[in-house]
Amino acid sequence: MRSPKDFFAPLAVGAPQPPRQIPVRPSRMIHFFDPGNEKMAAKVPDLAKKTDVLLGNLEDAVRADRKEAARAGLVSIAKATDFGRTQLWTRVNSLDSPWVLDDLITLVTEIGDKLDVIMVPKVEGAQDIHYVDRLLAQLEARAGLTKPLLVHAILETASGVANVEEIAGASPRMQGISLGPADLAASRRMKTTRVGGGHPGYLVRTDPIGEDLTEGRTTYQQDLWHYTVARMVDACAMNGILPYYGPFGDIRDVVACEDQFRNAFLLGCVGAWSLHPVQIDIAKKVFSPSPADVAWARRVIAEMGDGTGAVMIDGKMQDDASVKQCRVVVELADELAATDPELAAAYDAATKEIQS
Ligand SMILES: CC(C)(COP(=O)(O)OP(=O)(O)OC[C@H]1O[C@@H](n2cnc3c(N)ncnc32)[C@H](O)[C@@H]1OP(=O)(O)O)[C@@H](O)C(=O)NCCC(=O)NCCSC(=O)C[C@](C)(O)C(=O)O
Ligand SMILES: [Mg+2]
Repeated sequence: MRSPKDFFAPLAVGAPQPPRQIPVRPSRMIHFFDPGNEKMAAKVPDLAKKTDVLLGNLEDAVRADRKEAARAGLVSIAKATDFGRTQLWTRVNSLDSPWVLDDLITLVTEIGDKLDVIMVPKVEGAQDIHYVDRLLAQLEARAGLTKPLLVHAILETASGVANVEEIAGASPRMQGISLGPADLAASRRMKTTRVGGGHPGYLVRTDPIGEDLTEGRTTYQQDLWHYTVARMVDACAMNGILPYYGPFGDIRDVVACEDQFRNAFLLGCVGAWSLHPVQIDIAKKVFSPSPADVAWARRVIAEMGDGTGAVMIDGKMQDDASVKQCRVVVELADELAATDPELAAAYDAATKEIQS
């Protein structure tokens, strides 16, 4: 581990100063596209107008014989596109693959000034982040970059979950962590065959009513990802970085996708991945606090004055801790409203209504 005094020092001569704070920018959906797929690439300029983050994916879901095409595609898309306020991220190939070194060298030197975040898959421990950290510093220096690239880890190995706290704090570049449920399930030898979401077999059942063990016993499906998401959220929060739910593979099931995203939102995640255009609006809706919640939170903050003591509002006790929760909701709402006039208007209308 680096000495605390050296933690924020650049890891290569000429590399930019690593960040002390992760910039707060909307990232409700990280929209994946394959930059080597012409149809998807053609949609990027339009998608840039409606997504918080666009991610050019080079890893899984890109065929082995299309890796170079995806990398080259991302370079030309990044150079040709005006992304406006939308962030451009990439997911490079895994550190044990034959492609990752060229991914990093090419992307940082060619389009390092356009990229915000590099997502690193299958991170096992802090050592993987340290490797990428030093390499990025060397490449940033070579490219003459003035803004440091940030790093995002995917939590998709049993070892990664066991080491999630040290991964989250491994470098000042760490921007966030996403759940990778498919690889994680395989790594853990779980017996599921899905990409995220629930499973009808993972359930609890009410007690039997009499001798009959089959009649009248309701079952409740449980969330396979609760433990991992909660642990990831804590690891991120304690290190000042951002947690994300990952992919929901059943594109057709927009209802369960919304549920899974909302569970993650309520537990503390700031966004999720969208794999198909249909999932963009789901993430936007779920990861923006509802106008009613924002109005309520603003009211609690106003009535709590200096934020100490206890008051009763509509039969509910509010105190120092509940006002802190309300501030979390209002801060997020204000950040999102600053770039989304429609959302700002909805929040103000709900606030006026609750006041009248
Ligand atoms: C699911 C697929 C195959 C369905 O693709 P499709 O073409 O069959 O779907 P469609 O409904 O027919 O598509 C309609 C139109 O939308 C386009 N389109 C479709 N998707 C996109 C997109 N994402 N971005 C931009 N455009 C898109 C598509 O090209 C088509 O264009 P057209 O109208 O001109 O013909 C396709 O959506 C896709 O490939 N999505 C991305 C998949 C991906 O990135 N997977 C990797 C992330 S998940 C993962 O890695 C796991 C993890 C974390 O590692 C771990 O848990 O371990
Ligand atoms: Mg994966």
